[in-house]
Amino acid sequence: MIKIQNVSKRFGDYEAIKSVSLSVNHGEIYGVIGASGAGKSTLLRLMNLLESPDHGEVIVNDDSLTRLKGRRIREARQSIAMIFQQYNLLGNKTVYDNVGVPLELSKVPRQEREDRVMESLQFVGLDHFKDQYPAQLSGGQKQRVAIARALVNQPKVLLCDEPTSSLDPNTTAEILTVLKRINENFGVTIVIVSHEMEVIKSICERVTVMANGEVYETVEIEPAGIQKIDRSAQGFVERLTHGGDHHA
Ligand SMILES: Nc1ncnc2c1ncn2[C@@H]1O[C@H](COP(=O)(O)OP(=O)(O)OP(=O)(O)O)[C@@H](O)[C@H]1O
Repeated sequence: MIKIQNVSKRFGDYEAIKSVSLSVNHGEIYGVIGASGAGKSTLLRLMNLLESPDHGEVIVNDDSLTRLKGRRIREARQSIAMIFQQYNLLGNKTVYDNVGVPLELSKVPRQEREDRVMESLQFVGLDHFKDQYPAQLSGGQKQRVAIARALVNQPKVLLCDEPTSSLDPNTTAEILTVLKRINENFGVTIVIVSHEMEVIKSICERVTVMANGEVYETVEIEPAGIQKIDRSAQGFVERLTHGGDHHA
């Protein structure tokens, strides 16, 4: 469960997030969509305090991240994993070592580390690539390694920042299938930021449309609800995406 309550964030004079409130249910796959500069990534980064808010409260899994301090905040943040558009793998480490990084940081003993890394790699179907380096992999494979790394600490929440935006449609579908399996098999709550309505529609239960640092609307995506999105939100999103309604 994630609760964002009246959260604001400024970068200098620019107000990137303007008193935003939203709530993601436990076990939900939730989308955030909007044009470039709408504040989607900033909102996502506020959910694990990669950005700290100027005002408001961020609650994840019943912990108020904005109130916790020291060790307690580090523990709370360990249950929140993140993946990125550009994968953020370490080029000088093998696939195996990349996936093991979070376990090394949290000082998990070697044998347990080995088991968990291999389990994670098997889950994304890349155990036989364990000795390769990121440069030897395709974009989809790199994202699957990043997903294995995100899973290795058994997170409750997975934040995805444009996870398929550098991938072709087939690879996009593969990655979305992996995310769906993570949600179904482990009950992980997933938040996906994307500018692609097709991605959001294919996997999310609800979507928040952001515009100019604010929530424009939040709608449900169910078989019967897709029409509602088509009428109310998608036109708006397309206008934003193609109309350059950006603050700059
Ligand atoms: N660290 C930062 N310093 C200064 N300005 C920032 C910083 N991070 C984001 N911004 C600005 O805040 C606004 C929102 O950025 P954000 O990345 O959240 O938007 P977005 O909707 O994710 O867009 P995109 O899809 O282009 O990434 C943008 O105008 C951006 O330039």
